[in-house]
Amino acid sequence: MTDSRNAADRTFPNGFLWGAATAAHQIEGSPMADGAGPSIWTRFAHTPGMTLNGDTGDVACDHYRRWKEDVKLMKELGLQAYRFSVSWSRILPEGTGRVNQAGLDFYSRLVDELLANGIEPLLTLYHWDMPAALDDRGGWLNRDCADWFAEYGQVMYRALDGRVKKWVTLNEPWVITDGGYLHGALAPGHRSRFEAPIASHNLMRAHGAAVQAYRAEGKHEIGLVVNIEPKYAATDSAEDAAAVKRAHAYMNEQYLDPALLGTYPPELREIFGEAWPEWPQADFDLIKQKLDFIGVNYYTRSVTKDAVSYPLNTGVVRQPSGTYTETGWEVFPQGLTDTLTWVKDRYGDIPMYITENGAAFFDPPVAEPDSTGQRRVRDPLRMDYLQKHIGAIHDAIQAGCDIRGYMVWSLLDNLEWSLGYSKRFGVVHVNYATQDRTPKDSARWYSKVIASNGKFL
Ligand SMILES: OC[C@@H]1[C@@H](O)[C@H](O)[C@@H](O)c2[nH]c(CCc3ccccc3)c[n+]21
Repeated sequence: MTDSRNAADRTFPNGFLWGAATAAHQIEGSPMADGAGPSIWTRFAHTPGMTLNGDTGDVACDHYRRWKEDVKLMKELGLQAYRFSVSWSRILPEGTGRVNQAGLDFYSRLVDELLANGIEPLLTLYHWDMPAALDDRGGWLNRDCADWFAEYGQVMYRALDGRVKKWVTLNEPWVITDGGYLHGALAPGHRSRFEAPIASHNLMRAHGAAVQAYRAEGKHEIGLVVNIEPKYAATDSAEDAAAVKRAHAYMNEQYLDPALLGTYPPELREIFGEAWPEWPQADFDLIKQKLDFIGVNYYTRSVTKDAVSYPLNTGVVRQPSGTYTETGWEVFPQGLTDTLTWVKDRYGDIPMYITENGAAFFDPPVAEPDSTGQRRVRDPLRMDYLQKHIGAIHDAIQAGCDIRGYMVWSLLDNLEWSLGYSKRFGVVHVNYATQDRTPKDSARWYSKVIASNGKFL
């Protein structure tokens, strides 16, 4: 575990924010409690064949009921911050109009408990669980979604701004679009190269509208969270270089360019052809709003080659000497340093948080007691992954990137969307049969990293 570099060099800037991240549908359970309306994930997971083993978010980690115990656990681990998402359909069961006060009260209580325990909340407005009632009206394909989302944001800003000082509009518009509208692996499960660009563009319009609404109400910070996966050419051929440009434009530039530059990369028209609409300048004016930070979710890289594939005509080359996680992602910490310096070089010196980073490795379904009688989960591969990636962030800071914090994905083992409960990303183990929580070795190690502001690395 020791790193070749001097441990003293690994101290992070004063005030660096160490935390953990989750998302509503993945941990809360009780999706319809206290007047909540169904979301597209309630609907999708209950559609036969859509998730592994038919797993749903009906119980998940039962966080909706165990939230106080979970905040106590965060405190014991020494977390300074906690990134979570709000389930839109708890707040507005029909998506717009009537507010469900009981839903708002749940998040208000959670925020107060976090603050009482010295933990800063980072609130994500949208982490994939659109109210089903809005999907029935076209969802992200309906241009009215910008107004719907701004209305929801305004309800939350008025209720929580001041107690919540770091807001996120969307979590990963790329995944929402690629998974939900192009390949269909995620809710709402559409498969259309014509719908994907429309959903993607409307998501960014909604982001812009929600930021505009925040500027009218809010007094603190708001940003956008994107997943960035750096692309490396498999060979030095011109074909692979072109494939890298397509893949990079599609996954990485497609969201930060409109948000920060007010334009789309030209490769998107090449990729989507007739399916790529012409957008009015007014849309770009709405999308491009001043942001206080960018959240970067980083997990892996992809070594990319020219190939026949839909719609990118690219392929990913597995690395024979690589280490891979349970989700088939190569462990490549250098890719995080490269990602952070790329953001700085392309978009300027915008503050960044690593809003997600972590790995699924096999953990047993039950945490067994060790010789001391305490339940224990040994997860050396996850510890190694985290240590190397936190080190990679330090390298980016040394290279001049303004990185403000790190949220490990995830606090708890949880519902990995279509993969159900088969992948465990938590630094805290969840026994789904008993709902017992057991900090894994990685959590104990992370606590020391936080207490030493990185020096323990
Ligand atoms: O897959 C682990 C986590 C999810 O549990 C989070 O909800 C989501 O924000 C998130 N994003 C990514 C990286 C982007 C990605 C997601 C799904 C599939 C492939 C890539 C990994 N994760």
